[in-house]
Amino acid sequence: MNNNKWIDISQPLTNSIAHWPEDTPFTNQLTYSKEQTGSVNIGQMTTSLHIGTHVDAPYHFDNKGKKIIDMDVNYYIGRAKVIDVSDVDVIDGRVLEDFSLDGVERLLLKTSLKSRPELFPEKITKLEPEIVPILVEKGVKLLGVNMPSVDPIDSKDLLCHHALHQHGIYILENLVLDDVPEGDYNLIALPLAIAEGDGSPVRAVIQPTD
Ligand SMILES: Nc1ccccc1C(=O)C[C@H](N)C(=O)O
Ligand SMILES: [Zn+2]
Ligand SMILES: [Zn+2]
Repeated sequence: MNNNKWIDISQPLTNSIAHWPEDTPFTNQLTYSKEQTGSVNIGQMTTSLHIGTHVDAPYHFDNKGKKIIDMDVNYYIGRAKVIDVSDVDVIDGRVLEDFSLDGVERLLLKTSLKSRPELFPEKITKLEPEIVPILVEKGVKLLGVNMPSVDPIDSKDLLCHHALHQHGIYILENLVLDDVPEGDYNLIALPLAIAEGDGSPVRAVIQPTD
């Protein structure tokens, strides 16, 4: 570790944060005020587990898949590389050729989507499932994106989710990378220990390494 400061790359969970169409919105409110309890304010929240910056458990798209509590926390902590792919609408094997990804364990893709946490995007950059075997070959074990999904918004077959899962690559979505330059970082993006969770919001932070 060095003296570089950690940077928050998470969407703030406000009552106006966007949620997946038809899914449960996020709300946080005070249930009991300090005046009522005589000692403390106590909040409550309701939310989809796929809110803001979050990780997917395989159970999200595979009935037999692991739930959040069974995910290996080591995947969510460690060296990560941010690459800028904001100049393309489709990320295929060709696009990845321009970057040196040897030995990259966690890859964070900075696509052209600007972070607007209160707006659910209509269209996002397409990831081609063909990139998954390339990531596997490089040694990637976590893929992070600054979009709500690693598949097209209207996708039902979720080809990238399934391909990543088949190869044991963990998924991190809705990162805020607008002000993050390409480069090498340490990453911490831990899910809550939600026993039966199919996903979990995370507080994602990175620290430049040099
Ligand atoms: N919450 C949803 C509601 C309806 C349909 C999809 C979703 C998703 O969460 C899919 C997305 N690929 C995700 O993993 O976050
Ligand atoms: Zn999700
Ligand atoms: Zn997902």
